[in-house]
Order: sequence, then structure tokens, then C-alpha cells
Amino acid sequence: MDWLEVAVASPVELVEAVANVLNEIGSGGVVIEDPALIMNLIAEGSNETIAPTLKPLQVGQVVVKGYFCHDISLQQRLEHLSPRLSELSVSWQTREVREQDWATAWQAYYRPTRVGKHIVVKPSWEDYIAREGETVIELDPGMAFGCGTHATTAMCLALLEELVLGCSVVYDIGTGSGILAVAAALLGAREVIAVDIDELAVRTARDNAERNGVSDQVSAVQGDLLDNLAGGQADLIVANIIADVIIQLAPDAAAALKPGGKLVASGIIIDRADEVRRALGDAGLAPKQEMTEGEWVAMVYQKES
Ligand SMILES: C[S@@+](CC[C@H](N)C(=O)[O-])C[C@H]1O[C@@H](n2cnc3c(N)ncnc32)[C@H](O)[C@@H]1O
Repeated sequence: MDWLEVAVASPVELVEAVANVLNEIGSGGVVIEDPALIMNLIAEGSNETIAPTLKPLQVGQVVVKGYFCHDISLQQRLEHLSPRLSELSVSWQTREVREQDWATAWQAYYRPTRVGKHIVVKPSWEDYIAREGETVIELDPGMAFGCGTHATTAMCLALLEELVLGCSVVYDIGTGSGILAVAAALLGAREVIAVDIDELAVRTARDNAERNGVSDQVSAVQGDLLDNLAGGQADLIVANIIADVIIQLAPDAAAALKPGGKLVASGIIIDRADEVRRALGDAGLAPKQEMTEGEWVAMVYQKES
């Protein structure tokens, strides 16, 4: 899969705001190329990894880059991005990036990250010594979405920490890297079915399940939403996709839940939240909980017992 790189030329004082916009719109990672910062790191003899692309930049010119995968949500994400960047009066360019270029830039900035209360997401190439009570997910997202740092994923992980206990069957719809499926298995789900429409994501999810020693619990399958799981019943369904897809999924998700089962719906941009609430309500599900981070909302809905 190829990626769209959005490179924003930003004054120093707006770097954080630009990075937030890219994250909130769903960038799979944000890279800040600030030559002044790099010169300081070199002067201090820092061991930080320095991206080689920094060298041609001029001091005072900061470039903030976001990476967006070419999936069905790309157009919608760009439609949200454009007015947000215009509000900041910054200029930006896009270019197509090959998998390998993106992976290199991304890995240099990806470190073990704590999410929720006890989960730590650890890149497979980093060392991390787990503290007592921590659930460590070792991940190599490759080119699939889901390294744990994006708000939509982080909210799902926090909700899974609360909701997986006592669940035997969990469906992870739109699994990407498999991060949520692996989390559900590590948190105690007996059987997790991870679905993605993208074959590469399915392979990545399978690899990540194996890496975490949960391939007996997690099966990764290619499919469009619940189409290949007809007749199955889950205690918990988690779907971190986008508002339109959650709306489309709502009736089938309601049918696929056991009585009393719950749906965690994420990837919902705040201005579409009402439409999603309506669709989930129309599907016969009752609202239980909501979380908001930046522009994103995650919702928990429940089927009647
Ligand atoms: C935002 S990513 C979420 C990845 C991961 N679950 C996470 O929370 O970080 C959404 C994923 O949904 C997948 N997807 C999009 N539409 C889908 C569909 N109709 N059926 C199954 N998967 C879909 C995409 O390929 C992508 O991997």
C-alpha cells in the first residue's frame, strides 16, 4: 500500500498546533523536521535517531509531516484537513510515498507508549521491561494503521481494558495492525476474530498476534465488515473505522451481538457524532459511555439483555 505524505511548512510557534491537526485527522504518524532542534541534539551528543531527510532544511523552517494511508477514509480526512490548515495560515504540499520510505521515517519516532491505565504498546524493535500489572503489546504495524498512539486507537484500548473482562468472543472490525485484537486477547478474551478489508492488514494482524503469543486466540480474516462472520455472536465488538462505516455497520453489529453484548465504535469525528448516535439507536442499541479526545469520539452501545 502507498501513502499520502502531507508536508506542512510551519512557523516554530505553530508546530504543535499543526501536529495536533494531523493527528486528529488521522495521520498514521507525525514527523517534525526542525533543523534547530536537530542541531541542538547534535551539539548535546544526543543518541536520538535523526532522520536523514533533515539535512537540506534551513534553520527557522520547520516541516511537519503526516502520513495517510490510501483507504476509503482518505478523501474524508483530507476534506477535514484542508480548512483546519487554512485556519492556521500555513502552506502544505502532498506527495505519494512508497511503503519503505514511510516505514523508515515512522520507526525513528515510535517509542514504547503507555495507553489507558495499564497497557504499554511497544514497537517490536525497542526493549522494554514490563512493570508489575502492565499489559505489554509488542507491535510492528508495518504499513497497517494502528500503532496505538492515535487518539481513536488509544480510546479503544482504554475501553477494552474496562470491557473485555468476562467476554469470551470479541470481534475487531477494521483490525489494521491487529492492535485491538491482540489487546483483547491479552486482556483475557477466549476467542477474537479480527477482520479487515485490506489483505496486508490481515497479514500484519496475524503476525502481531503471533508476536504476542496469542495466535491461538486471534483469527485474522479478510472481509467487508461482518460479511464473512454471518451467524456468529460476540460479547463485544470493537470497530475503529470512520463515521460512515460505523453507520453502515450499526444494524449488522446489533444482530451479531449476544444479548447484553457491547459495541465500541471509534474513528468518529465529532461533527458526525450525532448521526452515529442516531444510527446506533435506530439499530436498537442503548448508549452506555462516551470518550472524547481532540476531535474524536468513541462510543459504547449495548444490546438489551
Ligand atoms: C482506522 S484503522 C483502525 C486500525 C486499528 N483497529 C486501530 O484501532 O488502530 C481502520 C481499518 O479499517 C479497515 N477497513 C475500512 N473499511 C473496512 C470494511 N468495510 N471492512 C473491514 N475493514 C475495513 C481499514 O483497512 C483499516 O485497516
